[in-house]
Amino acid sequence: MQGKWGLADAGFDYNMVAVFGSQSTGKSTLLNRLFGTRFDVMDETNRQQTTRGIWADRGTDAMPVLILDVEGTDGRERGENQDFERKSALFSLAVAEVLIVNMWETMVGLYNGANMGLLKTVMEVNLQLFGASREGRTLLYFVIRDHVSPTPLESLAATLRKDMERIWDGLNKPAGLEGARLGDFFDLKFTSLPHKQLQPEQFEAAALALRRQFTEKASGEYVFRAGYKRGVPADGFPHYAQAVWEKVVSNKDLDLPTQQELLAQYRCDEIAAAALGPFRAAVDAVRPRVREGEIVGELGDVARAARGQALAAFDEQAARYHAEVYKKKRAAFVQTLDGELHALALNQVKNAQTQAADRFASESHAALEDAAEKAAAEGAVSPQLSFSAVVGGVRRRVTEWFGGVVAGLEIDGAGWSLAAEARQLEATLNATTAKLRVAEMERALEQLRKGAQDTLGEVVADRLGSPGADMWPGVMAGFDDAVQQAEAQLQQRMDLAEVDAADQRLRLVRALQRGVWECLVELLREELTDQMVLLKLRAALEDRFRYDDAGLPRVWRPSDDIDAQFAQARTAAQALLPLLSRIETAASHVLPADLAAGAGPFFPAAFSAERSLTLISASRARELAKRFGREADALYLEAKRSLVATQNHVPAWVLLLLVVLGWNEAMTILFNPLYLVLAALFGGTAAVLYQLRLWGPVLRAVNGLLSVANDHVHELLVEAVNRTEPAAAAAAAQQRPSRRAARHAKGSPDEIELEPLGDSSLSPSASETRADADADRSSGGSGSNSSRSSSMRLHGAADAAH
Ligand SMILES: Nc1nc2c(ncn2[C@@H]2O[C@H](COP(=O)(O)OP(=O)(O)OP(=O)(O)O)[C@@H](O)[C@H]2O)c(=O)[nH]1
Repeated sequence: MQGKWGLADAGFDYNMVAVFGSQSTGKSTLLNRLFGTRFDVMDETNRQQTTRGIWADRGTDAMPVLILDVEGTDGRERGENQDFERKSALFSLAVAEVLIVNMWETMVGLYNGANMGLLKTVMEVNLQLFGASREGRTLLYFVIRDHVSPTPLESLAATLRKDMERIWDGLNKPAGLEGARLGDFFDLKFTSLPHKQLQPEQFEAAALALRRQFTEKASGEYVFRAGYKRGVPADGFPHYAQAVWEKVVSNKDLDLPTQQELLAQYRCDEIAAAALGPFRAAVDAVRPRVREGEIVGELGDVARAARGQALAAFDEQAARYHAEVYKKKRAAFVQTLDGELHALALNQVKNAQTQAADRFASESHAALEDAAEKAAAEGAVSPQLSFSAVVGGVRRRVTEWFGGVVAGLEIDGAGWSLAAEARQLEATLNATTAKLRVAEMERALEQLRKGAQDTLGEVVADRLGSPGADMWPGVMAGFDDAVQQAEAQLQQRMDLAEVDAADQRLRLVRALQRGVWECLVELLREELTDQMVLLKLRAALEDRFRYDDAGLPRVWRPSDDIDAQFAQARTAAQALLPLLSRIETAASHVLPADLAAGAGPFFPAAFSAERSLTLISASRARELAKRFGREADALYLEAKRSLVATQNHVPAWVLLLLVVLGWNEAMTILFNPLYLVLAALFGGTAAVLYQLRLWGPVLRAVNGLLSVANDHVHELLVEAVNRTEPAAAAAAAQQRPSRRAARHAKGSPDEIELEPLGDSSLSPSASETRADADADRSSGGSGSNSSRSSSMRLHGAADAAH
């Protein structure tokens, strides 16, 4: 730019022209005519490519134009390789303001001949690479050479314009440029030159006229318009050109294959498709089983055999074609095969994973249950085998089995591995182990809680059986013992289950403590139902009121102060109610000192001490006190009544009156030997019976005799009554026919005789009533009448039975 052409300081005041066209179509010749350049021109006697690559020169006569003479397309020397012509054309299109599209007149209307296919490719890639960032448009200047036919230029131009529009419409436009039109990126201009050899003068004149379009700015035909400028200053052009070239050569869309490559691609695809058939048939035979979740043992063998056969079939035929293409196609084929096999293997591995995880969970659970049962049978608190020994054994078995399944699916040379799935199983088993450990610890907690419940049950029953001042300290001592014992056992169980995390251990200990506490509260509440509380209060009252200090039952005497004794006993019993109403935890060493003030670490934050400690609410306590008061009053009244009963004896004056009034009768008995003997006999017998305490049996025997006699008399009376009844029944039967006759004569249903039902002796009467109903119907009686008479009959029968 600096040394040869002196354009480095031209700034934006320079232009770029490039040429595009088939080889040996006189491009260099034209450029030399237009710009005075000295590009090599083909020697007429040796028809071969003259321009290789891209050459650049500056126009003579101080023309600030840089011209690129580009190697012709469709050259014999390049053969099938169209790589360079695409890249050079794209480069020209990208950097030039004016691209001279050079072609023979005979090429107009041809597709390949006029390089339309190449133009299409180049325009498409140009649009993708530079379309969005394009600064200026490009003038496509079609120069039609050897225009010797009578076809006017306009007609040739119209054909070319149509072709260009069609090419543009068929382009794959990038996103955002779908609606772009040809005119947005290109201007089209057409000219033609006469035949250089046949019409040399006209040719030179036309060339000169064309030259003026590139040199005379004042001319209306001047081609370098401002809209075509790329906006690249002259000194920066080498960098710009280099950047564009790099972008062009790195673009894969231009790397189109040769015929050989195309053939190889086509055949390799065909061969691959043919080899894929038997492969798929073999694989499809086992696929449904795998999909259904079965672990197909022979899957690995089937996959390996099918893959090997498919590859051998492919290699045998495809290896004969273009080596590069074959290599690529083989890699793609292997990928297809392995992709399908991988999916199937993955499916099987997933199935195995699920089965392994399930087996691990169920077998571990069963093994842990067995260990716990064995320990329980042996009377041990915790199992002999540690958690990890039990679970680890199962895990080893399951992992080995899974490893076997995975190993069976490995295929040499396949580009995939199942290591990730093996790791996934590890993660699943770890999670299951953690769950089992939690379940194991929950089981341990439940077991220890139950143990504590048994211990506490005895303590509570014992201590609350005799409520008193030492009741709560006793209960708390029992609670402390239970907690400490359970805690020690829990530590042991945690060691066996390998619960190592300190916070987890602490959480379990807290859960146990809370469990034992809840157990205690539950037992206390069970022990303090309304009935139980009343029983305890009553027992306390009776202990003091009915029994003396020595524990002997009291017999109240008139001299005793029942009221004072009762008041004292009742007060003492009532004092138990507040004591029983609330748990006193002060004596406990395990619980926080002041539980009511705050739960401390022993209980969760949401723990309500007030609710947990209160066993009998204030309202319930009031109700119980009322009920107890009523029961106590009954006891008091009973005591009072017993005192009245002991005070009731026969007054002396009554005895005196008896002696005075009965004196004569007593003398009579004393002085009459018969009466005396009888009196002595009865008196003696009564005395003996009294002495022998036989009054009770004697009275029962007398009662028994009386009842037997009563039954017997009743039977006799019933028999007598039954004997008199048949005579009355016969008399009634005699009267019945005459009455029935009378009724028929009157035709009135109101006079029906009502007979008893439910006895075999009554059946004749029933048949008679049926006969009567028939008679009613035959005599023309209405249906309603007959039904009324039947219902009345039944009613009468019921009455009679009654
Ligand atoms: N018939 C005819 N022949 C021409 C014309 N212009 C040039 N030629 C001849 O065509 C031959 C090729 O000319 P070049 O200018 O070397 O063609 P080119 O397109 O630059 O060739 P490459 O650079 O090899 O692609 C030469 O022998 C020219 O004399 C023309 O307008 N008509």
